[in-house]
Amino acid sequence: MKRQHDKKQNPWLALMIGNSRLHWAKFNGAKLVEAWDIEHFGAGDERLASGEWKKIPLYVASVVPSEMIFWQNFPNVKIINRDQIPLKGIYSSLGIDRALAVLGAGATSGWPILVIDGGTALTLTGADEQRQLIGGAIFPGLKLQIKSLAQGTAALPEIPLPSQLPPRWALDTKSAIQSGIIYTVMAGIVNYMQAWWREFPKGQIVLTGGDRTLLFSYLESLFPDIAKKVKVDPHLIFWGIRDLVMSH
Ligand SMILES: Nc1ncnc2c1ncn2[C@@H]1O[C@H](COP(=O)(O)OP(=O)(O)OP(=O)(O)O)[C@@H](O)[C@H]1O
Ligand SMILES: CC(C)(CO)[C@@H](O)C(=O)NCCC(=O)O
Ligand SMILES: [K+]
Repeated sequence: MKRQHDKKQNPWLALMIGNSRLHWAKFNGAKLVEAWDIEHFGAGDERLASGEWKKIPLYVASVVPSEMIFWQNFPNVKIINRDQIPLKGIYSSLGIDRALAVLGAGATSGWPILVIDGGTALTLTGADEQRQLIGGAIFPGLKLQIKSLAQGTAALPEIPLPSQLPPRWALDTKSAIQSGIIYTVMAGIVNYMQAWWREFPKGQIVLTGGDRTLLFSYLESLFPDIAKKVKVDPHLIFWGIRDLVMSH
């Protein structure tokens, strides 16, 4: 990527196309001035229609290949792909969101780093001090688990996620679904965290993604000592994009 802005304060935009939403950020140089999410649909953000925004460099990364086709033809767009990410051992189908989040987390919290991204899919992605990808895991996110139960059964409704940890032993359907999903997800995540710290005792762990706040509040209720050692940062992917943009 060629450096487009010699002046440190020049504005630029970042767009991460996720499976549920578009995640936008506006930067002035290294400073993030605004971040927002919008629902998916072709053209994206009406603000881009304004002449001023069309002149600003826009860095786009996507985990939805079909969405990329639209943005490729946009003026001033630079597509971010895997070969630009300075991590070792990346496999050819690794999600660009996972690679960027690990890069951004390492750049802001240090290495080794484990990112837990509570998005449409819940992913864990680790990298060591040499910025070598250790690997990770993918499973359905909280919302997707709820939806799949509702879609695959006759009697189960699509229920909301509680903001606080629900009781474990449920006596109604809604609470039973909440309990089942939340306690198994938290047990699974904590199991990965402990395995991570066994291998990397000084390794950092950062939570991100649309469900980060919920996941963190469940973690605080269930495992307060673990929660103290875990950070929450909504902008890891943007820090990863910033790392690429500013270092070129
Ligand atoms: N306003 C919202 N709209 C949609 N999902 C939301 C919203 N607020 C929180 N969420 C939660 O965010 C999760 C989706 O996360 P996110 O928006 O990071 O997904 P995404 O766009 O697919 O990104 P990623 O590709 O990182 O998974 C869902 O499980 C949902 O519970
Ligand atoms: C797992 C998701 C969907 C998470 O957004 C994305 O990172 C992706 O499409 N990844 C490709 C598969 C992989 O990372 O191994
Ligand atoms: K798919």
